[in-house]
Amino acid sequence: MTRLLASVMNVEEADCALQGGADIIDLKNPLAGALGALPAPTIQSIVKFVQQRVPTSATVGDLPMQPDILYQAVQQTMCYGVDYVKIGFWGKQISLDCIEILQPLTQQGGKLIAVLFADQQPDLNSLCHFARAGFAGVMLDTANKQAGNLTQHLNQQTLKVFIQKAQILGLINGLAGSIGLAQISQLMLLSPFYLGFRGALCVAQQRQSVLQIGAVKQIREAIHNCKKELKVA
Ligand SMILES: O=C[C@H](O)COP(=O)(O)O
Repeated sequence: MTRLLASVMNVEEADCALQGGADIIDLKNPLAGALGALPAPTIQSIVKFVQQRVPTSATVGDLPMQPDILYQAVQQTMCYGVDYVKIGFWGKQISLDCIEILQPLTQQGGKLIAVLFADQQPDLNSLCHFARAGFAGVMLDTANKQAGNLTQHLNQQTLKVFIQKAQILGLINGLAGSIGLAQISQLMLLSPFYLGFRGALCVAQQRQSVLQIGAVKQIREAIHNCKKELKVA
């Protein structure tokens, strides 16, 4: 069952996302980059508003691949009460030091999601390292939001390998990166755990503008229709 993850930047947008039928509320500041972090009080107020009706996740920001900086940011974000913390692993070669330093946090119960970037051709052999360090999941997104969507950077076969590897390793898996209605049927064939959206849910499809209930409903309906079709087939 593929879920709809909606990235929101405040309580009003979280309300719209829930009304529109989002399954996961992702807390992110699109004005501050691909994985821009929201201020602590905003995260806390959204978590309080959602009241565990659906799972929440939050991004730690577009941080450099420096183990100590990542550790601090993840530890801090875990304290805000979100269910999952999303961390960007930038570049083609994934830093083992950055994965390993986070292992104590997964052992303390932190549910971490590693975000790899499709437009940076990440090494998919790294997935086993995330699993070994106790990460809860992995997802693909795009770093440069001006340079095309997920499917323009990685072909269907590569996306399939990503999802299958994650599933074999027992990792939650997600696909995102400027995707919208046009990509849903193709991506649903891969049965990801979730599809993630921001731009497609906003006014004029601009991820830095305001999220709209109608757009969330449309995306949700498209995912549900695909589920039905796949069942029939
Ligand atoms: O986690 C999902 C992202 O927020 C997707 O953002 P986007 O659809 O604007 O690329």
